[in-house]
Amino acid sequence: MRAPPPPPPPRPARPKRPRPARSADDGDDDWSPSRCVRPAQRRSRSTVRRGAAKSKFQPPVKRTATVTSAETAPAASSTVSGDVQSQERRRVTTEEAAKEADRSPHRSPSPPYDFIGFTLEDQFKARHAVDTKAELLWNHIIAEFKDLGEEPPEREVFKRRRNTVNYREEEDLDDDDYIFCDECDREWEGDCPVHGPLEVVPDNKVPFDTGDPERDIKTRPEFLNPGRSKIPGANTGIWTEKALPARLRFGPYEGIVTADRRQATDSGYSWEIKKCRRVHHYVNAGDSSSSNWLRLVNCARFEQEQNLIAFQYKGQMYYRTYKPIVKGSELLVYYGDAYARELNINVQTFRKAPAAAPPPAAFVSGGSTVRCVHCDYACLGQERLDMHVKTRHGHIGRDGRHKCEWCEYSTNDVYNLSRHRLTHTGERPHRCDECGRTFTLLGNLTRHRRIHTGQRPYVCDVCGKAFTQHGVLTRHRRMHTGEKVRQCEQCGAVFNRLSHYTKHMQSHNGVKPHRCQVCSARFVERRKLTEHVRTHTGERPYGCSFCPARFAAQSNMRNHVTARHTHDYRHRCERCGKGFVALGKLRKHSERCTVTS
Ligand SMILES: C[S@@+](CC[C@H](N)C(=O)[O-])C[C@H]1O[C@@H](n2cnc3c(N)ncnc32)[C@H](O)[C@@H]1O
Repeated sequence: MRAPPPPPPPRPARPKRPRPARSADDGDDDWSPSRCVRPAQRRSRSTVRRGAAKSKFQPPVKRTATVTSAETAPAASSTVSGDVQSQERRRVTTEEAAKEADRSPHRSPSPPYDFIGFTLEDQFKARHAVDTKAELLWNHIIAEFKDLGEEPPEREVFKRRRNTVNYREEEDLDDDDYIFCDECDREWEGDCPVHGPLEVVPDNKVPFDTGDPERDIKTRPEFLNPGRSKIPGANTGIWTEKALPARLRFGPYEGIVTADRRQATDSGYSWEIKKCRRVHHYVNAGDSSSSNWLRLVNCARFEQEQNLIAFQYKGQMYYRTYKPIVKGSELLVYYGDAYARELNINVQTFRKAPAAAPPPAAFVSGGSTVRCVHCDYACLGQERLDMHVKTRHGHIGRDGRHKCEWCEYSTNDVYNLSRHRLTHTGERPHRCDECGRTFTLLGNLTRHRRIHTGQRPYVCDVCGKAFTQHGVLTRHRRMHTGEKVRQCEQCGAVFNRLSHYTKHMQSHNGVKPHRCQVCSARFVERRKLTEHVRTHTGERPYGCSFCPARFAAQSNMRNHVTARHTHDYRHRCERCGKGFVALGKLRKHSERCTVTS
């Protein structure tokens, strides 16, 4: 039995980076690029979510304890005077340090100044941190040379600007001044000096503040597409249509910056941004018009599934590929344990083989409600579910001649493949000229057009009533035959449509699987959610064919047409003949109607 959906999840907690206690030899007390590294065990929690990949390359670790901070240098110097061996050792280490310092300007600056999202203040601080460390090193070198009674080398070898302003030095560097290098298996201050910076994949540029609800999707790089997530119930996800290498950087994650925890938590689309290990603010991507595509990346359910790592750098969240990703994969990141739990992900077994983690092929929920594991479809009865799986997911495991490049779909019919591709691209090429509504399939548009043209090709042979769709006629006929598809055991209500019965049962069970991403309101039916979302977007796709009125819901448009124009009421009072569009209204009227026939 499936538990009811969890309450709106809180923000994806930023994966925690466990910081070991400072040990004697891991301080920031000396500097060269190779020294800005943190030991491998400081790998962030988020990176752990991809397993214990061993580093292929161990970058230079601390070479010597003789290049020290300003505080420790004099002490070191005083203890070695008169000792030739120590002096020799010091000379070597000092030379090494000088070489190291000399080399350092040629390495990637730390952090790189062209890093997207850098503020001028960030750049300023970063330069000063670098300069301070060079200054400390230089002072120490001079002390070492003086100690040996020799002339120190020209300061020019450092080729660095002198530090001219008073500023807070390396203590200023926050946790998010570091970037984890998956190759080195350790963090570096800024870019990895060995493997270089991550390759920045810029978003497609889309202006802010235009209120475009599709802004998020439009910002995606061209090789990424939205599509139904492979994770049941996760709705939209992001898929790559080409193979991606490791070390790509996406982002930053865009959204509304807020310090309001509740607001951030409610949306379910917020990352915490930390400063000094405390939550400083949130980036809330709940509103698609002020966010980018990163908001659509879902949470991996188990380690093998994860292919992106989220990381904070300079106050912004980014996603990076940490391993090659095959084309046709869904991009999946790990949101952090807290959020994962909310999504019913077993954080203990996260690292186990995928077979252990995903749910069974279909499982029974709420008594006789069964759910499809491939999508968020739910219905009553296994028979109906089997039909759904056959029609919607029948391709799974099939070895058709024409294969989808983005998922496991295959078919022998090339037309089916082109139809299927639309589910990845989100393309809806067929547009209604009347109301602008778009459709993936021409057949759906043809059916839809009948709303505007009034064409009703399916006629009931008993009462002559005509319908736009064959399925609707079939259901209508049940009124004449008295056939009831289902009866609710709890309240006795009868239904001539199985889907109505399913929804009715869901309302008894309190199951509201469809949640509004903007305001978190929940709905039993997806259709109701779609209509509700239009209250946010202002969209009114249904136009009356008699007057200029437009509606967010098709049922409202139909009711309007009946009540204002055709007076072709479905329900009429048997006593006074008054017509009603809703049965409930007729019932209420009947209680009061005093007309005697
Ligand atoms: C940041 S959004 C991701 C985009 C979302 N799928 C959409 O269609 O807008 C987070 C939401 O996606 C869904 N989601 C993401 N990962 C999931 C998972 N592993 N299992 C179930 N739902 C998931 C949950 O509804 C979650 O609240």
